[in-house]
Amino acid sequence: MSTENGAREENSGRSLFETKAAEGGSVAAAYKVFAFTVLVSIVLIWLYRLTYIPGVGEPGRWVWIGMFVSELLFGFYWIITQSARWNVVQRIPFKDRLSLRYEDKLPDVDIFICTADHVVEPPIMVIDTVLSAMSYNYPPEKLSIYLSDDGGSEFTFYALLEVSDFAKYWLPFCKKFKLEPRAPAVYFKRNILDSHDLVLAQEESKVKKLYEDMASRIETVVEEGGIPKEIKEKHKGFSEWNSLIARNDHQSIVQILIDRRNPNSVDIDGHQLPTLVYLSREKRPQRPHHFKAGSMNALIRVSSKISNAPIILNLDCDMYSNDSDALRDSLCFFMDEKQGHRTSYVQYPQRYHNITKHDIYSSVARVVHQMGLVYGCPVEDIVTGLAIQCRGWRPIYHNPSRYAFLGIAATTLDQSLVQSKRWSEGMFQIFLSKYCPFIYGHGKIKLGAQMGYCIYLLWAPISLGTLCYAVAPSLCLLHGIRIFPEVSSLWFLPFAYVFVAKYAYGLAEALSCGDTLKSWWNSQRIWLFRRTTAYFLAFIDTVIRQLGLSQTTFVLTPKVVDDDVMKRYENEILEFGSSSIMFTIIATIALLNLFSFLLGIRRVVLATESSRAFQQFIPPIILSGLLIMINIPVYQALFFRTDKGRMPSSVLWKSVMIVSLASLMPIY
Ligand SMILES: O=c1ccn([C@@H]2O[C@H](COP(=O)(O)OP(=O)(O)O[C@H]3O[C@H](CO)[C@@H](O)[C@H](O)[C@H]3O)[C@@H](O)[C@H]2O)c(=O)[nH]1
Ligand SMILES: [Mn+2]
Repeated sequence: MSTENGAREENSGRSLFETKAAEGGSVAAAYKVFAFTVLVSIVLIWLYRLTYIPGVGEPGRWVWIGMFVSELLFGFYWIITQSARWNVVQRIPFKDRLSLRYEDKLPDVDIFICTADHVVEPPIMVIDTVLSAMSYNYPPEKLSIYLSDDGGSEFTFYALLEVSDFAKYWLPFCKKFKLEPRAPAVYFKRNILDSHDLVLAQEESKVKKLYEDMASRIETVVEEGGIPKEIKEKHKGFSEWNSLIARNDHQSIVQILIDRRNPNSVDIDGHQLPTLVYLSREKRPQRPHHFKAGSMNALIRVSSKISNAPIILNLDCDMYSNDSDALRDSLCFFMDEKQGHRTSYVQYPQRYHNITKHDIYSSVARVVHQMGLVYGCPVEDIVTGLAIQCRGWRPIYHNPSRYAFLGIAATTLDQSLVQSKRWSEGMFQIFLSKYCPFIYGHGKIKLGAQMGYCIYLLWAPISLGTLCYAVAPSLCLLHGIRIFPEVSSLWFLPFAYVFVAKYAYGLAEALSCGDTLKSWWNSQRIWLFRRTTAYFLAFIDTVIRQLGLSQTTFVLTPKVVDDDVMKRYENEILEFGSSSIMFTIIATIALLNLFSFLLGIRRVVLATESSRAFQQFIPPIILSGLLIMINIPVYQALFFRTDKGRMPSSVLWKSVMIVSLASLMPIY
């Protein structure tokens, strides 16, 4: 007793978390010098464009202006991105200090999990997340888990009912052996029985059997497309699903499956279980439901009547907890005596568990995951985060080395691009709305933070520059129009320097974060694809919406694909397979560059003029050459592959047509 008190005393003066600079002073200073040299080169490029602009009536004047605008966009965007590199800090929570000081005063925590469709988000995956949340290393009597089902599916409800039973075995098992991760499907897939520990092995095979039985019951029910009568009789909740219920038209359904106030809510060891609630908010066809943000707000209203915890954790249904101490880590940021009262939310980077070795769709790129509730935008999380921060509360970005949550990344190119489109569209909407960080945040948050938000919000418009760079130089090469300085000219230097510096730095940064060379290369390809398709179309759609011609939608990211597709994903083969406008754009750019590269080489080989004249073709040839290298998988998909994931021939014909038309058109 006295030693414990002593420890508490000694401990109480120390902070629950520490903030420190991510890199040493000299590294940071060296970066600033480097950034300055890049900035100077960018300005020189602008100067070149202004000095040598072709006169009125001269060929290529408009393309020149297009290139200039692109370089202005890139340049300003680069300046904005510096905000994320200037003062990088790292935060370290001390959960042992938290336990020492506050173990008996830990706050209640409500965990919100969102799901929206039992086909795209199968119940068996959803309950994995639910179980991982229920088994946090946290006093169960202080924990409530709410599942919001926007699909209003009785299958999801049934799966949750099964969870309320299985949890009685799963929770004590996890806690007894301190297992990680506590999502059963993931755990059983990963861990081969450990023969050293006989007790564990024995219990594991028992629990595993229970899990498999439950999983097969759920799968059977889903496959058969209906809940059998004898199951329906087990719980009064099923009576909510009468024949009149439709996905978009039903009353609100709230079912408390485990109630911590009930003394019988215990696991097989007699320990309390956390509260478990199913919610499907009311929906009516004529009323907008605001997607996930609407669902989160319904969760707040319902939970306030049941557990009303001061702390809320939000998870997507595919985002299981990978660290049972993550709640405690987060609490350090809220409960610290000096700074905790200013903390509004803690956000974790979005991580995925199904990433292939070289991350072919470059999924690891999205930065933050947080909770959010501002309506009218498919990226409710970002806009709400901004709104909270502008009210003076501080968000904490926490990126622990053991990932706190793992979700499912897109496994086909189409999925990945559709998701990118939703994000970039939503984010550009924010930029154009009253929430534009430069206006809304003006005087409320630091300029660096305003710029930091804009790194994401400007993805859509920046795509115009990339599209111009991927198309214009190759068209000019075809027509023999000069668009870059000759390689022997001094003006060529800033172009070369910015290009090399940017990519060398990007590569070094990727490698230092533990990426492979190949995953960096893959990410360059995906960035090209995203910018020329998803972000570009997002830009167009946002403009159309701004004119009042269409409405916001939310296309769910599918979490299941068939085995054939999965195999290609695991082998890191790009999945095309369907014809979509995005693939046509990708194929067109790839073919255009191939075509102009070959003609460009011919121009150089046949050059009889003075050496200076052909020099002007070298930069666009290099550019096309790089684009060809990055597009190698596209040519394979167009011409050589025979599997179902190849480019459909309709895409090939469409892009050949567009390339021919484009190369015949005069250049202004
Ligand atoms: O009408 C809806 C639509 C979606 N969701 C849920 O929202 C989550 C995210 O949807 P998903 O299709 O998985 O999109 P992602 O792009 O993977 O999600 C990221 O991007 C979203 C914003 O676009 C954020 O809301 C998410 O937290 C973030 O993980 C899922 O749990 C869905 O069930 C709903 O509850 N209701
Ligand atoms: Mn998701």
